[in-house]
Amino acid sequence: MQLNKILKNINYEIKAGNIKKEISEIKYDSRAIKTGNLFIAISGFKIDGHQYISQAIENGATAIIIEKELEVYEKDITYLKVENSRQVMSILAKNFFDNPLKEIKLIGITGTNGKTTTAYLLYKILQKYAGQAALFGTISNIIGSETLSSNRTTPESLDLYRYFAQMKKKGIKYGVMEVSSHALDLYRVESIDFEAAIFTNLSPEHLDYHQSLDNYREVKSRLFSQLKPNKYAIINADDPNSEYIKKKSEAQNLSYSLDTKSADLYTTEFKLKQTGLEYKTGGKLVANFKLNLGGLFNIYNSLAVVLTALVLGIEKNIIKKALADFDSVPGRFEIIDQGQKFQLIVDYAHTPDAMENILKAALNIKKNKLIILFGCGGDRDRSKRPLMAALAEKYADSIIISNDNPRSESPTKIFKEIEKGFSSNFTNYSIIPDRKKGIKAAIELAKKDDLVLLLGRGHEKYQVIKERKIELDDRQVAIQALKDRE
Ligand SMILES: CC(=O)N[C@H]1[C@@H](OP(=O)(O)OP(=O)(O)OC[C@H]2O[C@@H](n3ccc(=O)[nH]c3=O)[C@H](O)[C@@H]2O)O[C@H](CO)[C@@H](O)[C@@H]1O[C@H](C)C(=O)N[C@@H](C)C(=O)N[C@H](CCC(=O)O)C(=O)O
Ligand SMILES: Nc1ncnc2c1ncn2[C@@H]1O[C@H](COP(=O)(O)OP(=O)(O)OP(=O)(O)O)[C@@H](O)[C@H]1O
Ligand SMILES: N[C@H](CCC[C@H](N)C(=O)O)C(=O)O
Ligand SMILES: [Mg+2]
Repeated sequence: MQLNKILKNINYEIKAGNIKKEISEIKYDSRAIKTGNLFIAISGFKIDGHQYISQAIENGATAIIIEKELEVYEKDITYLKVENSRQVMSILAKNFFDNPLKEIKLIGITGTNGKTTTAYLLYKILQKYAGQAALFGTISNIIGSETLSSNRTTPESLDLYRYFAQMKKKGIKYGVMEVSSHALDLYRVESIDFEAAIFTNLSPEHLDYHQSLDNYREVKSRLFSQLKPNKYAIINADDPNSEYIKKKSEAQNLSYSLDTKSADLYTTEFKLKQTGLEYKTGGKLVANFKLNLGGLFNIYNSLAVVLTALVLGIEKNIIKKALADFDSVPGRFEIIDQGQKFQLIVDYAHTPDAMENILKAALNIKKNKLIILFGCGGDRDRSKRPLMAALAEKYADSIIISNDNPRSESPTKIFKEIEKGFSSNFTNYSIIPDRKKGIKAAIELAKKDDLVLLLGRGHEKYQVIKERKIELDDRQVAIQALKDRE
């Protein structure tokens, strides 16, 4: 595509060269550049992409987007200076791929907890309704019959538009996407026209990055302030931040609730069962729903999804059937049943709020003692650590603390910060750093009718310790430990 066309709606200053040239592709990593590409130099947190401009040119880049002045501008290369490279990347991508979203309805989901679960539930309905759909999120990126692995919750804008172009090519009309706070702050979804946006909930998380809860909330609300007036905001009315989110949105605001009759969709009754849940709704839709998922929080996730499906014009029976047929989300309340005499659940709770929710759900289904294993990720919000310990002390009968993903931090230091959350005289816990050994110990502790909860890593297949990435899947380790115990 001609560079001048790719630059539509962008403010830039031509530092050198001309904009009448053909661009074969756009890249933000110099290592991936090929002949005729446009390279976007980003001043990152760790690395300054501007340092790699000469490498990009060597690899064939003919045009460069910069957000800083350079000392030398090479001959025959076009240099365009912009205010913010990441922000511009989102518009460049939209232009380059001829905005595939013109023909696609995309639903964005944000909130501290429940994004992945809600996305999977909605994906299932969309798939049933439209035959094929797409999903972008923490566990994987799915485009119709193709499943790609995912490294982050929300990909970079350029990668997103590449996926949207694939959707268009395959004739996929509906997609659902988790939108993380990092993505909103780093302009990954900046130019996207969402058909609807869902707000699940908000509690302290990623404060290492956002510095304060107010900043975090403001960033989350951007998904709603960017909605066009004829689009939909689907908001959890029971979250204390719902009014704030509503005020930021000029779209059609709709709410769901477990107890407010003034919400657009609410439950009139619900039952939490051993292996699932049932509820009746009032408001926009009067109907009964059954799900195989456990936990009160999953009523919230599914209410959000039902309300979204309704505004998309999907019939009640399709919604009900899709939810009833839904098995589970990998690593979320995932029941491991090898015929053992106790219950075993793997869950991704890695925030205090998620942990409290899963522990309450556990109390509801446990028949005897509750054994939990958890840890806290390194290079992530440290304020979560003592809070998670306090919750463990409050709800569990036995506690094992073990490594999550220590990343660059010292595991011992992480454990010390976790321990600070226990009462001063509390000693009823053990620290087993090696996660495999920890899981084995938790399973060996379990007696008939106990409930073992392995928390924090859910679907994760690798553990990150310093620079090393080690294969480790809680579910596989648990299954092996159950076999060894026999
Ligand atoms: C804080 C954050 O989000 N950082 C992201 C950011 O990193 P950065 O700004 O540090 O990038 P950098 O590594 O300094 O590189 C700067 C630029 O130089 C380029 N470069 C680099 C080397 C080279 O040889 N040539 C070159 O051109 C890079 O491609 C990049 O464009 O941009 C990078 C490129 O896109 C991302 O990989 C990186 O995600 C890191 C790995 C990360 O851990 N992100 C997490 C915190 C994250 O995004 N999490 C959220 C939320 C999770 C949730 O709660 O669900 C998520 O959406 O996953
Ligand atoms: N609506 C909810 N409210 C509170 N906690 C929830 C909710 N839904 C799920 N959880 C808990 O949070 C954990 C993470 O859920 P999920 O993966 O769906 O959230 P997420 O927002 O995608 O998380 P992440 O940002 O880490 O990707 C679950 O394993 C469960 O313990
Ligand atoms: N999306 C979250 C996942 C955390 C999962 C937990 N296992 C950890 O490593 O802290 C993050 O990157 O903060
Ligand atoms: Mg997620």
